[in-house]
Amino acid sequence: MTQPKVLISDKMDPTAAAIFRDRGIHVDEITGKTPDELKAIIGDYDGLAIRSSTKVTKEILDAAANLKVVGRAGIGVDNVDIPSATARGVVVMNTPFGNSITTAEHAIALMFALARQLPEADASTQAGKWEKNRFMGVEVTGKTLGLIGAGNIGSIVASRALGLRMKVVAYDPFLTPERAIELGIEKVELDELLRRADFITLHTPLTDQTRNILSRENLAKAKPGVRIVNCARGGLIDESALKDGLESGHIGGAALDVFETEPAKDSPLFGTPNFISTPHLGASTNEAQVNVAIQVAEQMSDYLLLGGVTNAINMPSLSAEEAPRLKPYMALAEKLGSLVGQLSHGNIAGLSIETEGAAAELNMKPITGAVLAGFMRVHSDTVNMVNAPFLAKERGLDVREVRHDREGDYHTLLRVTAETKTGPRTVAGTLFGNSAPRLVELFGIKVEADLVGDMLYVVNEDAPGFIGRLGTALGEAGINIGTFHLGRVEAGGEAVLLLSVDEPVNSDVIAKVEALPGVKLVRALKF
Ligand SMILES: NC(=O)c1ccc[n+]([C@@H]2O[C@H](COP(=O)([O-])OP(=O)(O)OC[C@H]3O[C@@H](n4cnc5c(N)ncnc54)[C@H](O)[C@@H]3O)[C@@H](O)[C@H]2O)c1
Ligand SMILES: O=C(O)[C@H](O)COP(=O)(O)O
Repeated sequence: MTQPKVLISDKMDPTAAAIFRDRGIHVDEITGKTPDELKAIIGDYDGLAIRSSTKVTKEILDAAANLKVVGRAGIGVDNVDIPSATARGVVVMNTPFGNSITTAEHAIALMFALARQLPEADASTQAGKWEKNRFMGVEVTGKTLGLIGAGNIGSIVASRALGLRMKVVAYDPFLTPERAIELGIEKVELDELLRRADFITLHTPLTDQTRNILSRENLAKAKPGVRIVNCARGGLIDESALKDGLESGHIGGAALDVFETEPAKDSPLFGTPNFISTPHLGASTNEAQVNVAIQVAEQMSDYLLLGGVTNAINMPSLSAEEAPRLKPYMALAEKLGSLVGQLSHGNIAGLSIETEGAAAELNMKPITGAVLAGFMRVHSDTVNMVNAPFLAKERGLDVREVRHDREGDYHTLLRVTAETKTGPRTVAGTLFGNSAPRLVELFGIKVEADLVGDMLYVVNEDAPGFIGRLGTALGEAGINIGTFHLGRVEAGGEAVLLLSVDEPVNSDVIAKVEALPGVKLVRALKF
């Protein structure tokens, strides 16, 4: 295996680079590049480690010929074009918990800053004004905090706010009543939250549903004097309506850590009364940065070196411990998927993937991903385990997974059945010595073959002399046979031959074999 290369393109705690080096990965730290500069160098790298500054656009991904993984040292992945990454087979992972406490603490800090006008009081005092009567604050004790979004960060904010003796109400369509009880908060609809909350804090991702959630209309519904904190994402609040609300006094204060356009260097909000801002500092503590740096470097190294997948946005998880055990199964799965794909002429409406014996105890998602990758790679070189399930869905392929507790003839078995217009067609394989993939069933006929390199698949009428004629035809074409596998249902019936050959079989040779008496079908295969 060649040494993988990772680029760290945003400012990151040095622990990340140290971990990559310790694990034998070459790492370059090149920050502050323009998109064109990044495009020019990204082709060299297998991994890209980022925070929120680097924009991983389709253009960058298109230039990233070797890229296998993008690791976000943080939570939000809105700076990564996930559909394009998935289409290119690039895993995108984040570190969903490493900076949550720190960000929740920043939200609480901003809430207090608003309640006591700390930035203005500080500026005035340091200007020698001593304006004791100007800065009249509010207590937070007994006030109602409205959380929009009660996920990881929202629930930490809730626990801190409850500790401050606030009442917490939350609007989050995915918050279950049980979880709300567990958190000690009240689940409400957005209108009720707006009506009741003295402070509002936002903790949702930016999606089509959350964009502009605090719109002009919703801000108008808020309780007069409400104070608003946003440490989640710019775009959740209508910034121009917020400015109008602050100027009219309907909104008592607003603290933004995040802006619609970042870096926000000339926001119209600057200078508005009771407005406080920080430059996207939510995750900026030593503790959080060390946490996310360690997590992202370990996760990316696990993927590049062992195939382990943790916290991926576009792929199911596969622990670094499971990965070595699953590796031979994934090789078998890919070969079976490829065999079905090469022999199916694209007429397949669905695939059923079954595991039996030891295989039935394994995490099936990566096995399914590998079957689909093998199946679809026949039509596209860029398919891999990451994008295969998405492409299968896009093509309307019906994929079923079945686990059988029973053990059959083999201690472990993987079976792939293609639903074709003429009925189901099944191939099955096992692992010899728990590591070597072997085909053991081909469309109802028992065979035993290693699917490797160039192969020739022949269906013929079982009759004396056929094998000799086939050998002669291949010999005359200068094709050496490596291995020879034969199977049949009954003597004199239909037989299949699977040959490994030392060089690819071209269409002229295929035509010659097709012309041999008793031959029904010939296909050149490649594994
Ligand atoms: N300022 C910073 O530096 C900083 C740091 C860390 C995270 N963040 C951002 O904070 C946000 C929240 O992070 P998290 O870790 O809590 O995420 P999370 O996924 O754990 O929680 C998000 C919550 O939002 C809820 N939600 C989704 N759609 C909603 C909708 N339409 N209305 C109401 N609620 C909805 C979800 O159900 C979920 O509970 C993310 O956008 C993240 O990028 C910012
Ligand atoms: O989503 C996140 O994790 C935060 O926005 C932090 O972003 P940062 O890593 O650029 O500070």
